[in-house]
Amino acid sequence: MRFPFYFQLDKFDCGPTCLKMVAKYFGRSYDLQYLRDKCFVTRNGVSLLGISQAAETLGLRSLMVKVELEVLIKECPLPAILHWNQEHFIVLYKIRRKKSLFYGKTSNQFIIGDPAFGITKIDEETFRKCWTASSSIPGVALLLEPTSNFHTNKVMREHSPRYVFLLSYLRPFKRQLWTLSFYMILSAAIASSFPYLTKGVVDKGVASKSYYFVTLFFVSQLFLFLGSTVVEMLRRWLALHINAKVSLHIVSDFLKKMLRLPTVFFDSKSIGDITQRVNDHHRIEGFLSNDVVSTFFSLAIIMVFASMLLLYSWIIGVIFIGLSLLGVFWIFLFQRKRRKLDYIRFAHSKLSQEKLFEMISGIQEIKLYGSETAKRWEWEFLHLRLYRLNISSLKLEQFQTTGFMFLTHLKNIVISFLSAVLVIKGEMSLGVMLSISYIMGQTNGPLDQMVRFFKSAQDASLSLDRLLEIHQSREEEKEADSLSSEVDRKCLIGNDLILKNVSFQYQGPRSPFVLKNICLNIPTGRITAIVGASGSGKSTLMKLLLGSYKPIEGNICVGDVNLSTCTPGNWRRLCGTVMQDGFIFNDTITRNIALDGEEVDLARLKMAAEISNIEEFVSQLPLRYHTRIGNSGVGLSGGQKQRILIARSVYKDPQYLFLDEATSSLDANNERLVMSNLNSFFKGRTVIIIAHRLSTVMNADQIVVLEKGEVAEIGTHQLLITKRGRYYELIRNQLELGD
Ligand SMILES: Nc1ncnc2c1ncn2[C@@H]1O[C@H](COP(=O)(O)OP(=O)(O)OP(=O)(O)O)[C@@H](O)[C@H]1O
Repeated sequence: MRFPFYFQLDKFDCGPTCLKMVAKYFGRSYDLQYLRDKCFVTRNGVSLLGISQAAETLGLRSLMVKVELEVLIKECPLPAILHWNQEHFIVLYKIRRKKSLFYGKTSNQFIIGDPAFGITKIDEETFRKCWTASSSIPGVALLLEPTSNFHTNKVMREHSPRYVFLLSYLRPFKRQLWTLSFYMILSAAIASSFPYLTKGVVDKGVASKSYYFVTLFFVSQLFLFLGSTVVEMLRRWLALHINAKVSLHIVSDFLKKMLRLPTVFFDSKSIGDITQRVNDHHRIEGFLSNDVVSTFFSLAIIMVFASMLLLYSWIIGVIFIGLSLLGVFWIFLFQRKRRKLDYIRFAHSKLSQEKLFEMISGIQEIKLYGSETAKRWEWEFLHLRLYRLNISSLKLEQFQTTGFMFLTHLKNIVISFLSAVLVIKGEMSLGVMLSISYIMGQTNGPLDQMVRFFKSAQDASLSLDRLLEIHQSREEEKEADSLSSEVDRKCLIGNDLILKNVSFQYQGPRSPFVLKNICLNIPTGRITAIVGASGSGKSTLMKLLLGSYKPIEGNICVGDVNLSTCTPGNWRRLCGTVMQDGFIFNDTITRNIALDGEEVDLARLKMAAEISNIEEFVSQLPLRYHTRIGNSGVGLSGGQKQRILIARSVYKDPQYLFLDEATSSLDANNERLVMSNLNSFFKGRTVIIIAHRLSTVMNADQIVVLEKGEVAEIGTHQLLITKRGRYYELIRNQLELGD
């Protein structure tokens, strides 16, 4: 029996991919993105509970059990999803009893579908090791059985086949493709005339010793050759042009799409997952440059030559077709194994890239804690595995190629021998024999091209799946209704921000609520400070207000307009932000402040620099505002970085200003100065400040105290101090009020 199998597209995709396999096993195909949404995949992966809930929505009865291996073997229905190596999920399809040939002993063999490796058979000992941490501890399994709803539920269709997606990119090149097809037919016609000419030279020219014929044949061959060279050159040039354009369109569409995806999408992806998608383009480019059109051309040439061989001698034709098909079959015989190895290799190179990235960005900590050797070993260990995988891949490739070459040579030898025999028997002319050997010489290239094409198509298929996933993800902007930006702007300016029973959780229905039932009025043109202990949900609240996440329950409104009905881009255009993890780009100071990409407004830049008090340190830099900062530029202190971020938000001249610990790294003098400048800038704007320092929040018009995701207190500094509640507790040390 064949067990359905799918590779996981990303590091955290094993759960939904297992569910996809089980659903397919029971006869239904589901789109992976749909299952991902149902399972609530996050950056920490997915829980068995999440998979169980998703399975129930598909109409599968699910039962989570913790059982010993013996119970699993005897009593549990299969397939089941198992928790594997304490960090992964796999599908257990079947358990077979196997008798050992030598000792007559019986043992169990487990057939599993591991979304990171493929369908594998493993022995009991390995199974036990991976499933249960030790023999005394039971393993965790999710048992799944279809209910009557499973077959009647509306199926979320799998997305359109990946190659349809590529074809959509070829559509704009219709005219060029027709020209290309014309060149192809012309090339094929010229190519097929050469064997006839060869036959003619020998049978008509040489046999009748006619100089006239021989010259005529050779002159026409020369002209045909020139013609075919020109056509071939044009064909290749056109194909190159189409390929380059298509690759460019795919890459630019990918980046365009990725920048439009909501923050939640990136929450469930690691850096490696994203960079892998960029690498995927190289594979698709490879596939395209292996030239889809050339492959059709090769196929056409092979078919024309095969028909000619059949016409010359049916037996030679049959041998040619038979051995060529055998060669292609030989290549296909190893494709599954090749695909598996390739997938694992690709996943490992992603891991090694991730590790390297981590090592470079964490170099300071590595040095400070002396973990250079440990970190190097981790990376070397990964590389060693990658090296082994590369060797296995190369071995397989060699085996594949050698077998194919053997069959090609065998075909040439057998056909040459047969045609020689037919000539001796007088059943074939010498001209036909030479014509056949010309054909044999000409078909090797196209056959090789086709094989290369199949291989790169296989490499590209998984990459295309991953790319399709991005292309089919819901965009942030499209989620909103079609309010025009002008209407948006009018409605959003000069109104209070109102939170009505807002609740939020990051990781699906069973995860803890980070914000609970928040009811809050943030008055327009006033300063609202949010304080609370670390982890109380302040930054989360800010991200919700900025539209990076949507509330799970309740609404956030600007006046009468529900924020979820506005285009997020339009809303954010009105907001200036300084986030805790604000990013400094590898660019000049000016370009780091004026991020909008438009011409720099010098008056606004000057104002922003004055308010954020960066003038002094910028004046000491060699190129002043044109000095490059960021990773490859001049290093900045934490305080300087924060001031650049403040300047960025001021330069934007926003209606709403969100500051999350914006001055936490500044020294007391600088903070006082910047806050006093900002206080004048705040006039007429709605400001939301998150801060731990009393000096930053005490002048706010209202202070909101968050505790464990709930609003504990609201009021002014004076009011809350006299109340001696949570706020007082929070800032007691800073006030030095004692008890
Ligand atoms: N992307 C995320 N995915 C899952 N959980 C998250 C995520 N971001 C934050 N959390 C969790 O949400 C809770 C609130 O975090 P948040 O950053 O809002 O707190 P905070 O009050 O701003 O803390 P701090 O003062 O330390 O910045 C924390 O328990 C945190 O672990």
